[in-house]
Amino acid sequence: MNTALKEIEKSSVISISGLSQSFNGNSTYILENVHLTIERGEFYILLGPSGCGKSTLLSIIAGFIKNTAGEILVDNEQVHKPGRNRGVVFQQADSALFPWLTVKENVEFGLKMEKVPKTIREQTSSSFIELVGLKGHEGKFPKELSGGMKQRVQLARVLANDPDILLMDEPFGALDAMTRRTMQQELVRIWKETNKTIIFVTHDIQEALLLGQRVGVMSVGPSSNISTIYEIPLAYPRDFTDKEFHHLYQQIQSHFD
Ligand SMILES: Nc1ncnc2c1ncn2[C@@H]1O[C@H](COP(=O)(O)OP(=O)(O)OP(=O)(O)O)[C@@H](O)[C@H]1O
Repeated sequence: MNTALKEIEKSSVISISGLSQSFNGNSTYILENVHLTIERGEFYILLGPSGCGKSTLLSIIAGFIKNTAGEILVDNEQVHKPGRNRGVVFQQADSALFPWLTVKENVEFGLKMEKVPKTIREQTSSSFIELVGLKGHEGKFPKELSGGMKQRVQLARVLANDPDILLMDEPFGALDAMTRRTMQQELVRIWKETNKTIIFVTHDIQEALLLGQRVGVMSVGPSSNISTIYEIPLAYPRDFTDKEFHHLYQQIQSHFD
C-alpha cells in the first residue's frame, strides 16, 4: 500500500471494502460490493430509496448484523459485535426509551449499567439534557413528552455514553415538518459542539443537503451500493432556498428519476 493511502486509512474512523449482504442464505445480495471510508468528525449521509438497504448497512456498522462478505473496520478493528464507540439513534423513540423511567433516568441508564458513580452520572445527564434543550423536563416520563422531545432524550442518552460515532437511522422520520426542521438545526449544533462522527440515514434529499458534509447516494436495490458521493460545499446553517442548494438537489434527484 502506498504512503498516501496508508495516511487516509489512519485518519478514517470507518473503512468498508467489498461489503456484501444477503439474508437467510439467499443468493440475491441486498448490498453488493459496498466501499465506504468515513473520516473522524465527519457528518456523512446515506441517502437512498426505501428498501435499498440503508438500515441494513447501518446495522452492519453498528455490529447488529454480521456482513456476508467483505471487510468492515471501525477504529482499525474488524466489526463483529456492537461496541461502546458506536451509539445508535433509532427512528421510533417510543420503542427505544424505557416508559417507566424519567428523562433523567433514561439518560443515565447506560452509565448505571456501567456502574458509573452517582455524582458523575448526575453531572453527565445534566449536561447532556441541557445540550439537547430539555432542561426543566428531567422528571417527566416519555408519555408526557412530544415526539421531538422524545428524540432529544434518545439523543442525550446516546451522547451520555460518549460514543465516538453516532449512527442515526431516519431519526426525524416520524416527526412533523416543523419539529423536524428544529431537530435538524439542533443536530448540526450538537455535532459542532461534540465533534462526533455522524452517519445519518435518510431518504429525504432536502434533509441530506441540510445536514451532510458528504452524501453517499445508494442505488435502487437489490445489489445496492453507494453509486455516487457528493461533497456538499455549502456553509452551515444551510438554506434550502439557496440557488446552489437547489442545483445540488436537482443533481441528486436525477438519480431517482
Ligand atoms: N433480517 C432480514 N431478513 C431478511 N431480509 C431483510 C432483513 N433485513 C432487511 N431485509 C431486506 O433487505 C432489504 C433492505 O432493507 P432495509 O431496511 O435495509 O432498507 P432501507 O433502505 O433502510 O429501507 P427504508 O428506507 O424503507 O427503511 C429489504 O428488501 C428488506 O426486506
